[in-house]
Amino acid sequence: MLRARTCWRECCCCIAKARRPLLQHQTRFFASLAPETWTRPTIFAPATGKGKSAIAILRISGDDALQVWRRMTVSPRSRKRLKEDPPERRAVLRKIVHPETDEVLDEGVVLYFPPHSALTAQPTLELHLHGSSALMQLLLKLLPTLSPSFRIAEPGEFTRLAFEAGKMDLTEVEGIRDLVEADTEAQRKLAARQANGQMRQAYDAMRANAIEATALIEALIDFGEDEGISEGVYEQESLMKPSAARDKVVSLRDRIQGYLDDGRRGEIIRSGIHLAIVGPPNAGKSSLLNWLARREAAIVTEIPGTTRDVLELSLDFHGYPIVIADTAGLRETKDRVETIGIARAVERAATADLKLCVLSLDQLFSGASTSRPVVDPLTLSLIDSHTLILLNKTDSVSPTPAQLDALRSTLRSEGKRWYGSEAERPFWLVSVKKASGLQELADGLKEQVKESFELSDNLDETPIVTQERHRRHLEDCLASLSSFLEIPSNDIVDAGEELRYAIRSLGQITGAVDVEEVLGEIFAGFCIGK
Ligand SMILES: Nc1nc2c(ncn2[C@@H]2O[C@H](COP(=O)(O)OP(=O)(O)OP(=O)(O)O)[C@@H](O)[C@H]2O)c(=O)[nH]1
Ligand SMILES: [K+]
Ligand SMILES: [Mg+2]
Repeated sequence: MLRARTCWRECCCCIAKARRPLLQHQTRFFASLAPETWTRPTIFAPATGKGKSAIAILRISGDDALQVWRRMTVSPRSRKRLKEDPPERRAVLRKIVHPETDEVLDEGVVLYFPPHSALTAQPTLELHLHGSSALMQLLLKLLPTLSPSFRIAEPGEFTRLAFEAGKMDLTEVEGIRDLVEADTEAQRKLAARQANGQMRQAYDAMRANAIEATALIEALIDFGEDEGISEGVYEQESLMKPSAARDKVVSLRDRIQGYLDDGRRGEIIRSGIHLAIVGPPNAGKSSLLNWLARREAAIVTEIPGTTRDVLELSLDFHGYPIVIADTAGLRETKDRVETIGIARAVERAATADLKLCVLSLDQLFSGASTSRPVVDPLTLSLIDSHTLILLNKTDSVSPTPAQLDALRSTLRSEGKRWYGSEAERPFWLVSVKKASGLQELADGLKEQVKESFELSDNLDETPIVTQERHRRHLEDCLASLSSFLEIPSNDIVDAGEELRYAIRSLGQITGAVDVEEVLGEIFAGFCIGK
């Protein structure tokens, strides 16, 4: 019971009180090793895109940043170089000059951020110039002539400095990267919420809960170590504390379980909603893809088995990122190439978030008895509650209500449920060729997408798991919390150990504890200058 305790207290409790003291401590430690020989680089990079533009911004951050101000800028009227530092966080108009020849290169706005207000926590200068690529190239060549400490920034290095200075946590860093990458409104909304710290707050709160539970257990270990305490008091304490800790852990476990059971909404919006068009050959799948894409993206012919490979394209569908895949028609075949295509179609359907199953009316009701529709078993096997069923070619066959009822009962007798199967109109009747019924289909699809992926304005309901990385750490945390709950309440040391793992997993999401191995991966996703 009274096993020696490792010194984890400094780690988790301190971090709960102040953000990132460990990292700051490490930074101070390394800085103290050899301050006179250890010079930090002054990094620079264009903060705006390549090519011609109205304005281009060059960002410089590091201890030598002010050299640029002193040696490459002059007052627009007097043409004098100034000895004193630029005003803090105020735009000043300056002429930008060549450091050796004094040639005027441009006129622009200079902004200076001292370390305490710079995101990088280092002196930072921004030059807002005319957007000429020749000018930018020249400046990128001139800066390293000012001092050997100057070097071009690596991708994401400015943001990495902000993270290391404790001005952002990892979820915010990832949010900013996703915001830059966002193509649609849903992606923008999700990324913005992450970038502005909403997820950090949620994870910090969870971590604080776990730390509170640990403190209750921890107090008990301290209590046990204190030899002056009488038996009776200890018994009483040991009964109360573990149950309070248990309650906290149970509620935290349920909360995390709730986040994990979100249908992967956050991750799907981030990577795109995958929609697969499936069905038998010649049903009109490729024709439908072309209609959705508003261009002739796929080959359409009257030959069954035209599409072989999976053909994929991305669309902004009412603000949602959708990746549509047209697939090979499903049927029994001896053709080797087609067989591979069909296997790919089935595979794609299995991983799709939504499916559009296209059936052709002339194939469905072509049998001798028109009341018994024929759906091939492979197509049937792919129909599930995330599938919209389209009956195509209403221009050549118009089904009777009895035929539609027969189709519905055939599918139901196979135990099938599909999107809208309980509704009054379980099928979308369309003619892709004549573009009829397609608007209704698009509305139905929009409804289904909204139902599954809409981001609520209620912050509590917003998906919090936006990345596989977060999911992994949450699952680890959940496993530790569950182990904690299985440990008998008198085994306080082991119980404390499990909570320590849980705290660590949560800390890895925000970067409060060692994350060196994921940093490279995260920052490599940035562009240079960010
Ligand atoms: N009458 C009629 N013909 C259509 C309609 N939609 C598609 N077709 C025709 O049906 C044939 C097959 O269309 P595709 O789009 O190639 O069908 P698919 O499902 O992609 O076929 P595979 O790639 O072979 O699996 C073509 O001749 C189309 O012009 C429709 O609404 N009405
Ligand atoms: K075809
Ligand atoms: Mg096709």
